[in-house]
Amino acid sequence: MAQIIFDHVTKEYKNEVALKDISFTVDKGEFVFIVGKSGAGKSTLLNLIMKQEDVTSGQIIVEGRRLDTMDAKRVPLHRRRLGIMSPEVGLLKDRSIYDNIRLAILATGNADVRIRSKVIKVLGLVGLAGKYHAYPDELSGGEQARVLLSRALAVQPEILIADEPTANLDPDSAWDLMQLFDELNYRGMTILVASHARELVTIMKKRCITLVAGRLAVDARRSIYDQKAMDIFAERRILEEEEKKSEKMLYLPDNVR
Ligand SMILES: Nc1ncnc2c1ncn2[C@@H]1O[C@H](COP(=O)(O)OP(=O)(O)OP(=O)(O)O)[C@@H](O)[C@H]1O
Repeated sequence: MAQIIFDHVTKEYKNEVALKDISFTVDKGEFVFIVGKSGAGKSTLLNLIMKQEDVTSGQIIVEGRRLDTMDAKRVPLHRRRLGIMSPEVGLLKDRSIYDNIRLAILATGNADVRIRSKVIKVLGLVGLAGKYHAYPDELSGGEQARVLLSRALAVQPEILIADEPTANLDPDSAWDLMQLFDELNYRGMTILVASHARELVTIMKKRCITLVAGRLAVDARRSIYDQKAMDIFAERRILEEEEKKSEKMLYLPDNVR
């Protein structure tokens, strides 16, 4: 059974349709890029999975649990099963790296006495075990990104969700991070990454779900960042809209046209 199911999902804000009639499934152990231009709906899609937002219509099921009918009390538990790397949840600057990760583990309700070895272990996964005493500002951008990944991994997630994780990283650090994602995926973790890092997505050759103005334009396996497909889909949509408008005009009385 699919681990994530989107079934005709639409998300509207007041004056904005952020996602329109999106359907796809993700199996356990898949690596999926969500790509698209700025405003295409990538973050909205990830926020819906994290239940930081609710769908307007349609249904999302994560690991067999329907999110629309999920009891509010269960939402924290749902989020704890996800490893989340989001620009909105940065590192605490006045806390050491060790504390940043320890607090993430404690927030899950895990008061294990071996917490120190756990922190060192997850930092080790991203090659930063030696930096646990450092503060965020003492690390490079690439190292900070790896700490964010390590914090996401601290909850031992089934699914890792990363929203633009390579934004603001130099090419080498971005590539290192992608390699870490690939390694985690190789070990069986499901990975969802929203990105407009065109070259990286193309090199990785993973499944790409391409959004254009909130619509699912392409869903292709072993894909490149397909700018051409995006443009074709966008043009087609504009033509469709124009056709619809002119069809409406045909039925309007002359004095209203
Ligand atoms: N809280 C909100 N209230 C109103 N509109 C919103 C909200 N969040 C997103 N939107 C709108 O929904 C659309 C999709 O936004 P979203 O942030 O999902 O795009 P994105 O593809 O992640 O963009 P970016 O790459 O710039 O982060 C945009 O038009 C945006 O303005």
